[in-house]
Amino acid sequence: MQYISTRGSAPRLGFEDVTLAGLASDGGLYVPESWPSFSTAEIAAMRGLSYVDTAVAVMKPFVAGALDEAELKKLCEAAYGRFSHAAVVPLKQLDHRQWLMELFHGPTLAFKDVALQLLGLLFERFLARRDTHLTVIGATSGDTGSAAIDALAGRAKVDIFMLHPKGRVSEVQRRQMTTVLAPNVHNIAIEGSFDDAQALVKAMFADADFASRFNLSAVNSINWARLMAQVVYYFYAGAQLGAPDRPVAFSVPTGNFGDVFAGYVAAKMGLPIAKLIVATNVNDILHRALSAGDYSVGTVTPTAAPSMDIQVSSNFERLLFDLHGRDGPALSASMKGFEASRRLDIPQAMRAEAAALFSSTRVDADRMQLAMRWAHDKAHEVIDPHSAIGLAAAQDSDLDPSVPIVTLATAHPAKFGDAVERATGIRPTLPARIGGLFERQERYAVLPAEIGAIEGFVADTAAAAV
Ligand SMILES: Cc1ncc(COP(=O)(O)O)c(C=O)c1O
Ligand SMILES: N[C@@H](CCOP(=O)(O)O)C(=O)O
Repeated sequence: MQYISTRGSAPRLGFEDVTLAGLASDGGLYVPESWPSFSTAEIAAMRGLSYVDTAVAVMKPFVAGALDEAELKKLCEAAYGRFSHAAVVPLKQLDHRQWLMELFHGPTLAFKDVALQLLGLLFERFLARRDTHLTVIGATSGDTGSAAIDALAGRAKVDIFMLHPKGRVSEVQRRQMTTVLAPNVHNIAIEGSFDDAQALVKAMFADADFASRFNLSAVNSINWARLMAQVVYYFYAGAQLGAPDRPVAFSVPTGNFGDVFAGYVAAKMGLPIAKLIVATNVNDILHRALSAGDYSVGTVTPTAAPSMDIQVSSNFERLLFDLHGRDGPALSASMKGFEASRRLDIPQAMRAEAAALFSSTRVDADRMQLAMRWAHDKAHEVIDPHSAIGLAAAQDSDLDPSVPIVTLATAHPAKFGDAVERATGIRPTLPARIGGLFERQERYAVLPAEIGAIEGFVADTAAAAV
């Protein structure tokens, strides 16, 4: 399998190089040269498979040329062996048509573990073959950070620098990152928003001297391998609910458009998906873009679902690439215009094409709380604010009532204990494996959201390590 950049001018790469590169050298994102697809018989054969076997079946075409089936299976067994539920991502029925897929049984209690546990092992495997040191740079609104740190802490040949917006992640989220004291882990709280942090990461990649001097790589969903691993659970849920004979819809709490883009990939690969519901909080750029063509950046409003307090959604570029007929130079021009003016108008024809698969809903704080209460009172489930945004959008959808809707439950409720308690009166407890979080020492730097300050910190840290 070969991969191409959405901006058309970076070199075509195989899976191993794409994984280690993270972002393409022309500023674009890597995507497979063509979408692999499964026949209905192949999808039917996924019914009853374990999560690991589903993962191997779904990811095999993407890793071709870099890993054989036995190697892939070994990595999946190691990654998903660390999940605390035997089903890895269990599916729960809430009422006659609403389902919840719990993606938070990994080591750091959010869906990010599904991809990052595997990505950590992929880095290790690929670096073992090379005499190279990798500097991983990431931005987090709360969950990617701890999942990436858990996956990379203590690994040889890798340092990780993780930027989070100071004071805008929950205390549990911050402590999950900053109490990891492994010498290769470096947390930075920046004076700004997640969008500022993400822009700084991209600026470091765009600084060609810096990027090659430190051999930068990415753990955010700009890295293709992240999305590849997330495609698996759409097939896993779909097969359990009757695919390929019955279409299924998914409601996806959305910020950086990575998780829902993985659903788009599953649809491209042949999974019958009736609709992908893009559920946003009041930071609603994606809802405006999909419903009215208005992809313009507003100011970020802090909410009770802080991991989704995002305006610039990196992976939207991957969808725009397909909507531009995979014309890299045309998309590159559009994205440069967007970067300069902070707005992009999505033409009606592209919106109509997207609407065949995507719908979108903006969920405000009151509606989110109502969904949390409904889940607790009617379905006896305590859910987190992000998952509640997905559930609210699923409940408000006007889809054919015979279609089951799976809401992706993206985080454990205990990560957002205050918000859950406000809505339901219940204070969820952290699983024992996270215990002691509040007693442990924290270590992090606080820096302004300026490229010079961050690059200087990375360079000084690297020099001190020599
Ligand atoms: C708990 C949670 N839910 C939903 C999202 C949104 O996912 P995505 O950025 O893939 O759209 C995030 C952050 O990415 C998150 O941490
Ligand atoms: N919500 C995310 C934001 C970064 O998203 P990613 O999927 O691109 O890593 C977070 O928790 O950090």
